[in-house]
Amino acid sequence: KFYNETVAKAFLQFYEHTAQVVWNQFMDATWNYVTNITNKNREEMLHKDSERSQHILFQDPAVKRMLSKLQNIDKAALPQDELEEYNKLLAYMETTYSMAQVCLNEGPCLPMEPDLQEIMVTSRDQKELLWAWQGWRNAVGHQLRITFERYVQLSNKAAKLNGYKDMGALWRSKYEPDTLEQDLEQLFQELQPLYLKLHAYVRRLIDPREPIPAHLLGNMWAQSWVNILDLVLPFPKKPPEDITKIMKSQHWKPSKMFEEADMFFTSLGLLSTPPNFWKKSMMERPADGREVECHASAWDFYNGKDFRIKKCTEVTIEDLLSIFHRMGHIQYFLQYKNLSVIFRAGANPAFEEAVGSMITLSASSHKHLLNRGLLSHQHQDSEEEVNFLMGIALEKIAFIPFAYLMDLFRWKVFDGTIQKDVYNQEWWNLRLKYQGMCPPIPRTKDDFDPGAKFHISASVPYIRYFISLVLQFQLHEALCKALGHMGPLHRCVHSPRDILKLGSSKPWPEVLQKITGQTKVSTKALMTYFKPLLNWLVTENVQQGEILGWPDFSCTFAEKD
Ligand SMILES: O=C(CCC(O)(O)[C@H](Cc1ccccc1)NC(=O)c1ccccc1)N[C@@H](Cc1ccccc1)C(=O)O
Ligand SMILES: [Zn+2]
Repeated sequence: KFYNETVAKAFLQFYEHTAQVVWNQFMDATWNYVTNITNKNREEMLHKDSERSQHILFQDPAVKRMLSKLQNIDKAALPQDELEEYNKLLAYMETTYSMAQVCLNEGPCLPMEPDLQEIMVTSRDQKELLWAWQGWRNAVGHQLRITFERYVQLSNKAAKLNGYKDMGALWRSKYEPDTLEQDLEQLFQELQPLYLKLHAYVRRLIDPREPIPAHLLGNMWAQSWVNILDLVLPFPKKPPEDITKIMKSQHWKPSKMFEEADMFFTSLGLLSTPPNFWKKSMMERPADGREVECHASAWDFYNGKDFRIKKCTEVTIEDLLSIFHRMGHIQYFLQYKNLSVIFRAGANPAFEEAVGSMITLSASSHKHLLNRGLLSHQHQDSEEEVNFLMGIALEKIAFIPFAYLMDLFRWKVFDGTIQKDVYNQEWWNLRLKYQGMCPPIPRTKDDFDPGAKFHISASVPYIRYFISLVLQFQLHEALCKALGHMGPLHRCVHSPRDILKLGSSKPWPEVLQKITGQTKVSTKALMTYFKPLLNWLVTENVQQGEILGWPDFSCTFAEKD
């Protein structure tokens, strides 16, 4: 026993050192690729990935169990030739997404960021919105449908080689308790009434047809409706100040936006970003015409000193707040950088996402924005408060069903409930059932609309954002209480320091209990946060005689030709 213990410890020391080198080289090669998409860089990345996979393979089941934390062992279990095929199709899907553009008849071709996003956010012309919405799905979805089928096969094969029945089961295993699916359904049932009230209210102002056409909500995937706040403001005579306009008038630059976030983190007693971060991050789309992957991400280079963010930043309040989200990932890296490589991850993926989002909740509080000169007038009366909460609700409550259905869809694809000839039909069945959305035009069997969302083309699980949505309010409330904050939650500013130090070295229910005293994720704090708005919504919907939901409605689809 003792001997094994010593050997295991010595082995882990050896592993620790070599892992840092292999992982650092892999991260460098991947960074070089996503910030300069060329064939040479892709080949180099794939080569480093297979080196990393080689390094992870073990025969001894004991060691394998000990190191099962290494989330990327999943695809490494594939035979060499299939691993290479898998990596090639992953790179193809992600590159197709990142390079896709929609071309005007005789004019330029527009990429997603910033151009198509800008149209979805600002245009109020339904024809233009439809052009961008349909063009994007033709440019991405159509190309990925066939590749996605092969991706599902190889993913499931890799999962089975790791002892899971399919890749969905492997993804869910990151959240220890195996009651995850029931727990999530319970959370959704608790949250759905909020969504129905918001949906009924927004529908009346945007398009009174029962399910809402999916291109009218100010976002390419209708996942967040914050950009149509001006169309649905409860008290239009008291519009919130346009912070984007204020930022532009104050000549904010992307680097200042990152400095602003860094200052906020240090003001909460958190760690500041090291020099490498400022030297090596990509904060804007490069002006030298390089092809880059614009979907934002945070990077840990596993050497304790190199941490970066890649983002094609625009000077808007939405991008400023999403920088807080990204810096939350960096903060987690900084706080756990002295842990062993194996434990350099969040307590679970939802904690990783929740940290940045909960700090954003503090940063978007009126109080903070006020003392940063981004707002002018002092107090908020109760009507302005409802307007403010509506803004937050359009981002967070609208997001609930989307964040839930994204992996409901993929779990069913992985477990075979959804077969490949009905991917798109089943996607829209879920979009109707959970979001009350319909496509603005009939879809055909050549379409693959789920592929038009980054996380599906980049094989990034999504349930983490659903759990994070609930978790961020629960943690926010706990930290505000710990600060002795009285009064409404949306006015509180707090710091999550002691969550972060633990990394993934402790089971996440323990981390949750340490902060909140509870061992289960609970929607109570979210309900409390939005209470004033929900009271207003109920009154409003009753007065308008609004019926909630979209009973037995079906979207018009092209007949299955
Ligand atoms: O995708 C993101 C933000 C990007 C990220 O920070 O979650 C990023 C996603 C990503 C990108 C490339 C590879 C893998 C994941 N995650 C990270 O950068 C990350 C996550 C965990 C550890 C280290 C970095 N947000 C989601 C959901 C969301 C979150 C917050 C507000 C609104 C919407 C979305 O936009 O649909
Ligand atoms: Zn994130």
